[in-house]
Amino acid sequence: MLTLHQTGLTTTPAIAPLDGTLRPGELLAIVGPNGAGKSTLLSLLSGFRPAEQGELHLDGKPLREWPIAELANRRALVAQQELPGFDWQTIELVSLGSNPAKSLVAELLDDLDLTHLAKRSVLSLSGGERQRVMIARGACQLLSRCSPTARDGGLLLLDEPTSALDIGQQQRLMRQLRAWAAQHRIAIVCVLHDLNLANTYADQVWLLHQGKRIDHGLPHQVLNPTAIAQVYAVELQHIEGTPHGKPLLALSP
Ligand SMILES: Nc1ncnc2c1ncn2[C@@H]1O[C@H](COP(=O)(O)OP(=O)(O)OP(=O)(O)O)[C@@H](O)[C@H]1O
Repeated sequence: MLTLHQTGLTTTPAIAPLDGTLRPGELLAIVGPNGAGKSTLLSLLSGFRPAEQGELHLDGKPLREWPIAELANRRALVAQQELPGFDWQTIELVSLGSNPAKSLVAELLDDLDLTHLAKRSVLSLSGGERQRVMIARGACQLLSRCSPTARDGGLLLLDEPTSALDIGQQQRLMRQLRAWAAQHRIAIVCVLHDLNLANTYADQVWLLHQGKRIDHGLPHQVLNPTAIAQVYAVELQHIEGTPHGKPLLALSP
């Protein structure tokens, strides 16, 4: 469980203090325009930028008090457009640093439609394939390093995980994230530009603007067309009557 008590950053790029809770099994989407502070907030939640205001707890303990090795068992960050530093094979890169069971790696490759690329050099992969490899690696870090009980409470942070994926892979990934969250009780935070993905798959949404969280709550409440049109300076159409009951936001021509 991740808990924020007036947590913030005062030095540039700053994040205004915010409260919040993310429980095991939940998926939080962070949305907002370019430059709103989403990646900065993700580095705060991951501990790469220590909180300069308030408190940030992971599983009941301040994040900064977790020993590095234990923290690596409990939280993984997949940054935007991460590049592999070396010419690994896919299967090697997914396993790197976490010494996972072969069965777990096989499962993760299958989960992200990477099995056929297991022996390929990651430098030869397309952008979307490579993005799925980096996500599999982040999941492997969390799921391999501890017993199933210690997994409870793990935190997976993903910066724009769908940015290079086609719509089929976007759906597969978002469904897979929900499945990992439910099955392994991990909490997942995704920075998303696609508001319809946030609306469809997230349990809660935080809307950022100019380094401040200006709204948070259930997706359909936060992603209302009036607020979104204003914050993003965009003209929108709101499409009701979808089969899953969640309205879609579309750009006006
Ligand atoms: N080291 C830095 N020094 C000064 N300003 C910075 C620094 N790093 C980021 N910024 C600025 O802080 C703001 C927030 O950046 P951040 O990367 O968190 O935005 P974002 O919401 O993730 O944007 P995007 O959607 O474009 O990825 C931006 O205006 C950015 O230019």
